[in-house]
Amino acid sequence: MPGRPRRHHELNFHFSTMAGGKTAEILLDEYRKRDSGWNTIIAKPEGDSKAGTRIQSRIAGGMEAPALLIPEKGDAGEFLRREIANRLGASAVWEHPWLIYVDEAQFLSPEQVKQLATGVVDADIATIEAYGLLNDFRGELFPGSAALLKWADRKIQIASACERGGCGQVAVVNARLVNGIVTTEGPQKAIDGIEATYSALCRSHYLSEIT
Ligand SMILES: Nc1ncnc2c1ncn2[C@@H]1O[C@H](COP(=O)(O)OP(=O)(O)O)[C@@H](O)[C@H]1O
Ligand SMILES: Cc1cn([C@H]2C[C@H](O)[C@@H](COP(=O)(O)O)O2)c(=O)[nH]c1=O
Repeated sequence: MPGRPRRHHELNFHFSTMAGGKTAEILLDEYRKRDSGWNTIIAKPEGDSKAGTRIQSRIAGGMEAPALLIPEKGDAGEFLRREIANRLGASAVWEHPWLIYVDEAQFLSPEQVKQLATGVVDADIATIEAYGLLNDFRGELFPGSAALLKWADRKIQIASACERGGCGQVAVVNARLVNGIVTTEGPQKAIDGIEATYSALCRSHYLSEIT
């Protein structure tokens, strides 16, 4: 894409347990950046079926915004480069920097994370702020999150409290509940509110509730 100024772009990974305020932060930050002249895109992996083609926070009864779906197959970097080229054809300008937010980034594959790092950030196209979970309901890293820990320029924790009443410890595991009981059985992916329910728990509560 000729004619654009060179910038120093970054890939940043913001992580928290569930309901840590990740989507809320994207919505607030994207509004501020767009308002001050940045070209912004909100995207998420198409594997996240919650809220369809939108991202949705629990805050304020479901604050939300439209999101571009990153296809499961194909080169994620090329997909976003093409999207920016299309938007440049319409109204956007290179003088204003590009910023891409990716929500639910734990559902990216490791290959997609690398494609975004090399094909978008290192290609001087845009900064990417990826938001997601570190670990699944068993406490294991999601493969996409492991790749983000490997490749991201900055790793930023959004700490949140254990959901058990009065606990106050930092939540470290997203426990999956079946009939209110913590389970360690099942597939890694199960969408909240559709296929499963979850509680963000501190280490002690998680370990004491595993059956
Ligand atoms: N600015 C805020 N005002 C009120 N609640 C907030 C704020 N930021 C985060 N929260 C908390 O975060 C939750 C929203 O989480 P959400 O954006 O859905 O998180 P995530 O995307 O990490 O799952 C709310 O339920 C609330 O407890
Ligand atoms: C722990 C865990 C979570 N998921 C799913 C459940 C939700 O749909 C998303 C996380 O959403 P949030 O915006 O961070 O609340 O991930 C999963 O599929 N598997 C898991 O182990």
